[in-house]
Formats: sequence, C-alpha cells, structure tokens
Amino acid sequence: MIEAENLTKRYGDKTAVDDLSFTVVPGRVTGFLGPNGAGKSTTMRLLLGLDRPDRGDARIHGRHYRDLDAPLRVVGALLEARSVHTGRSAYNHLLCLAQTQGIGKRRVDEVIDLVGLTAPARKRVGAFSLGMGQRLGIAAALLGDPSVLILDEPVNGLDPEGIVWIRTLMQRLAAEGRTVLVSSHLMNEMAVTAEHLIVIGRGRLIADCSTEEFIERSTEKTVTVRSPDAARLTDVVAAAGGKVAPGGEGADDLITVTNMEAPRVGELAAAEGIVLHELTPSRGSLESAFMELTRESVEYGTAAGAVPGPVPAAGDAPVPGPVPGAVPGAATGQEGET
Ligand SMILES: Nc1ncnc2c1ncn2[C@@H]1O[C@H](COP(=O)(O)OP(=O)(O)OP(=O)(O)O)[C@@H](O)[C@H]1O
Repeated sequence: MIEAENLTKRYGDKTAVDDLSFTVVPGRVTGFLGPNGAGKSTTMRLLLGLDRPDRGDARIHGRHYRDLDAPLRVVGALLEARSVHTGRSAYNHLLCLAQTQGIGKRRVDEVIDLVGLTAPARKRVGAFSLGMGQRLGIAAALLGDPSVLILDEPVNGLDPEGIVWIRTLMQRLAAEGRTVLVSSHLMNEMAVTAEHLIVIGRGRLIADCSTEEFIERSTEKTVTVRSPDAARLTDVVAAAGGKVAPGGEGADDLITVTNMEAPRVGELAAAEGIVLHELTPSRGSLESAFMELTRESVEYGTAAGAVPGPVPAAGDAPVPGPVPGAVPGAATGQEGET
C-alpha cells in the first residue's frame, strides 16, 4: 500500500505538490493523471524518498522509503529521468543493481526474459532504442520482485505491441496482489489499463475514484439513432423530454439524443411505429472527462485553447474549478465519493 498524507513540496515560490493525500491499494492498477506540470513526477519522487516534502508524509507499507531494509525488494520504480551507464550492457546494468541488494543472477536472467530483452541483453545500453530503454527500466523495477510498483510514463516510447505488453504486465502484477501506481498522458491506454484513478492538477487532488465513475460523472451519455423517419422521431423524443441534435449535413436519417437512455428512445419509437436502423448508446471517453475536469488546472495550453474553456496563466487560479466526482475535501469544495 502507498500512502500520501498532506504531501506538500515547494520549489522556490512554486508549489509543485500542494497538501496532497491519497492511498493506493493493492490488487488493481491505479492511474496517476494530471496535465503537464501537475506534480505527478514530484509526488512519485517524494514517495520514493528522492525528495523531502516541505510538509506531510509519504509511506510504503506504513514505512518511509528510506527506512526500508532492502528497498528494491519492496518497491520497484521507473522514473522519467533515469541514470544508466550507457557503456554497460543491459545484463551488466541489471547485475550491478541486483548485487547491491543481494539479488541473484538467476533473477537477472528472469527479468531480462520477462521484458523481452533476451536477444540484446549483452548490447551496450547506449545503443538501445527508446522502447528498449523503457523495457530495461521496467526490468530494473521488477528485479526485486517487489510488492509495490511506481511507474512514471512506462508506455513512453513503446510501439503498439509494447504498449499491449506493458498493459497486460501491469494488470497481471496487480492481479497478483501488488500495488501498482502508473502515470501516463495516454488517456485511451489508461482507460483500458487502470481500474482506479488519482487525478491531480496544480499539485492538488482533483479526483480519486474508479475510472468508470470518473468518466460517468464528467461526460454526458449520448444515444446515436438512425431512422428513415428521423424528423418524426425527433418530435416524439423531444416531446418526452429528450434533447435531440441533428446528425449533420448529409445525414438526414441520423440524430443524437441526450438526456434520455437508449431503451426509452427505442420504446418511444416502437410505440409510434417508427423504424430504427441504429440505436447506439455511448459514454464519453476518459480523454474528454480528463479535459473537462482538469481544464482549469492546465498550466501550458495554447492561446487558441488546446483544451475547452479558459486556460488560466501559470500561477493563476490555484484551485481547480467545480468538479463532479471530486473527492471529499478536494480543492473544489464539492461533495463527492471515493
Ligand atoms: N527540481 C525542480 N526545481 C524547480 N521546479 C521544479 C522541479 N521539479 C519540478 N518542478 C516544477 O514543479 C511542477 C510539477 O512538476 P512535475 O514534473 O512534478 O509535474 P508532472 O505532473 O510530472 O508533469 P509532466 O506531465 O509534464 O511530466 C512544475 O511546474 C515543474 O516545473
């Protein structure tokens, strides 16, 4: 288990992590999300004792990282800025790490196989591609067979096959009862990998809830309907309280309904004898939910608005705006559930 309690870290007058509290439990993959500069890497560094918090506490299985006897056997970490001796082979790099913690050669071979680096294991790390470097970092994290994994952008640089591999690996590690905290900017990937999310903006907690709940609360459900009698269906649905938008130019048979569930649309159509060619409910994406919930805590947006809504300048509005799905006591002051 990972616990952050009122974690606060300042760099000069910049508050990178601001009174952040959360718990990451074993048995599921927890995604750690936030816009650029939100404080994800800083939080991970605080959890790993690589930086000291100005206030608050970070514990792994109830202990500070620095108090762990054999840290690699408890926590495996992949951080963005890694120092690897580029002249060394992957095998030697892992062997050196293993020797510092009394881990045997057999485990080095095991993790090399596990991450798919068997063939290039004796090559210089300096000649590795970004994806191979990422696999090496993951191998190092897994070396001590740790019960806690803290992975900062593990998907970075991986090709589609590599992305599926890391997804499956993280889910397997969680299913084995390990605690897995993973940061990523790839929303589609997080949507299928992480069961739970911790979302931060400007160093503060925005949401701590299941991925499903996060999407559900912040995006509108829509129903796409196709009918040769779309005009009449529009009237019927609108009269029953549904909001209808036309499908757009050249799609006269298409409407999009909000404020009404798909079964109700189907029942109304049946009652009126209106033929349907399609009735598709859809929920919003994690990406749109994320944009919606974090838009006021984005530090680096384009002037035209890479995200919907106003983008305050850095230093402005330290408190993210009203957020459905925020945790109790979060920056918004709104009610929410965990
Ligand atoms: N060593 C440092 N010195 C000064 N400022 C720092 C330092 N490390 C981080 N910061 C600042 O703290 C804030 C949080 O940075 P951090 O790297 O933790 O964010 P992040 O969420 O990991 O961002 P990204 O998604 O871009 O990697 C940023 O404004 C960053 O510039």
